[in-house]
Amino acid sequence: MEQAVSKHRGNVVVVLDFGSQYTHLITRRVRQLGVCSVCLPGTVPLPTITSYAPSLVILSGGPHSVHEPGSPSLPPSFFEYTATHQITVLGICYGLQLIVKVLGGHVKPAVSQEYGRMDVLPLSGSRLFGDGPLCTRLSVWMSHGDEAVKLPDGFSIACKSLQGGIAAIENPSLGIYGLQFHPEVTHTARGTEILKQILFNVSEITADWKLQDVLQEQLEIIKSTIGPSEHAICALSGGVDSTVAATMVHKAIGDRLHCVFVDNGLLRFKERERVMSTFETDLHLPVTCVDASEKFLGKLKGVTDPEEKRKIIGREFINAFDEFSIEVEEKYGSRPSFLVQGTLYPDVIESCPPPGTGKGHSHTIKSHHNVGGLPKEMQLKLVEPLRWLFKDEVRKLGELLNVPQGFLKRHPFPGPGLAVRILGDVTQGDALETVRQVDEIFINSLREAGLYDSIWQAFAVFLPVKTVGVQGDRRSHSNAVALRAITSEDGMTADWYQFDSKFLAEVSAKICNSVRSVNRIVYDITSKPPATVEWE
Ligand SMILES: Nc1ncnc2c1ncn2[C@@H]1O[C@H](COP(=O)(O)OP(=O)(O)OP(=O)(O)O)[C@@H](O)[C@H]1O
Repeated sequence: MEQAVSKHRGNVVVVLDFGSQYTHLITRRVRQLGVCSVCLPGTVPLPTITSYAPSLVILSGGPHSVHEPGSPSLPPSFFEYTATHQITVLGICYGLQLIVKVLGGHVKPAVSQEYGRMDVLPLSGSRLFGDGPLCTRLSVWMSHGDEAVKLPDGFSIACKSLQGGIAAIENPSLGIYGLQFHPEVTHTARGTEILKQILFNVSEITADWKLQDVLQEQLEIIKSTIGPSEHAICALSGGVDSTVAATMVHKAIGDRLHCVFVDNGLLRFKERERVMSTFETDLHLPVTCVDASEKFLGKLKGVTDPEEKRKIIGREFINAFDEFSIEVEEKYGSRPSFLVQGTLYPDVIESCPPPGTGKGHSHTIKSHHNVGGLPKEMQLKLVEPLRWLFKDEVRKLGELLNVPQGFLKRHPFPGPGLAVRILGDVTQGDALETVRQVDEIFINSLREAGLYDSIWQAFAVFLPVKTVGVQGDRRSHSNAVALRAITSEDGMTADWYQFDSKFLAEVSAKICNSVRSVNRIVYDITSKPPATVEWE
């Protein structure tokens, strides 16, 4: 899939990741401004960078100090390459400090660490900020412990903090720039304008990254990868990613794509009927529904450990996919050789940790993505047409493919399903039925209140605790359930949603009045981090 980007004939911005928690945001922001951008671990060799023929290389921030022994640096001859090919370089925080150190300036630990919102003043006449609207006092987000104290030859200060520290540097004749703050985070008031200035004025890049072109490129790649006669299978979850991936592959190879939807007994209220009808009626996708609920629930009986639950579910999914693949072989006389997956860019980034994190570059997708790892003995080659895209881009691609809006806006739902929303044994009492009913009431209430689309994900969690209450004038000893609703830009971080209390009171009353097994509702007010989105 690397072809997808190297095939992009327009401008490419390479972001070298030195471990900042904001690196993926830089890539997203650049794409939102209509320019193709890829994120690579900061220590990749020079040929990897040059293979993308970038117009601009951004060096991200990071938790290290350039003085630390072994701190990540740039590949040899990096600046010779950028100078020869007239490629602009922008360093952000650690990136700025690397530029200064590598080119012979001096960086030292700051007297006082600058962290949080700060005001900075661009100097007039700089190439970075121009003399227009950005040449004014700016409120920016800083987070650094080191500072540049002596600039390399040929560099000048483009912006100062109010305390007099260096906030931006530049060497326009070499095309090298540095910001000591983060333009990619929303806390930097005019961050997008600063990025626009760097892309379109300083680097003179044109905005030529259009999802319509990405779609065409991907369709060609899928066709040539799968070839004229091979078959592919795709496991559909009813979620946005696998659906958009399957729709694309179906467009490319038609009915040589065979999709399977597994009812694992852990689906939401009427999920199977709803999802199957959308696949068939709206998307015209060839999907086989496999009912494996008894197998899944049988294996999960009595299991309380979350990891163990996930492993069992992963194994059962693989068995189901395996059986499906054999069925396809029997029917079409040829074993499918490709597996279509809805892997997204954040999954790819997360599985290639930046240097210095102590984790190796695994280059494998986090195991949750394919619900428990790939069935090795199936020896399927992967087709991942969304591997370069963020969720918002996948939704837009879905629109181009006429996937119904209602489907594209569905909240994400975890592969292990309700198993991670029932704490402890999934088969305990009427836990599954309870959580289904509560979830349905909660989600319908969100839709009625017009809140569904402003929330990233909302759901109910079954808590294995009985609490004392009064229902229908009688003392009750029933279950507590938790409700969770979060907002997020891309699922990597999240905030809990602040409902007004009237809404919460009404939902709570509706649930306790109609679900007999529940007499207490609690609302989860934790963000991610420290919590995760799901409870298990
Ligand atoms: N019930 C299911 N039947 C068949 N395949 C499934 C099912 N649930 C999950 N999968 C497969 O496992 C993958 C990972 O599931 P998960 O829900 O964690 O992924 P996701 O990244 O949210 O993707 P999606 O938006 O497609 O659900 C899915 O993309 C799909 O291929």
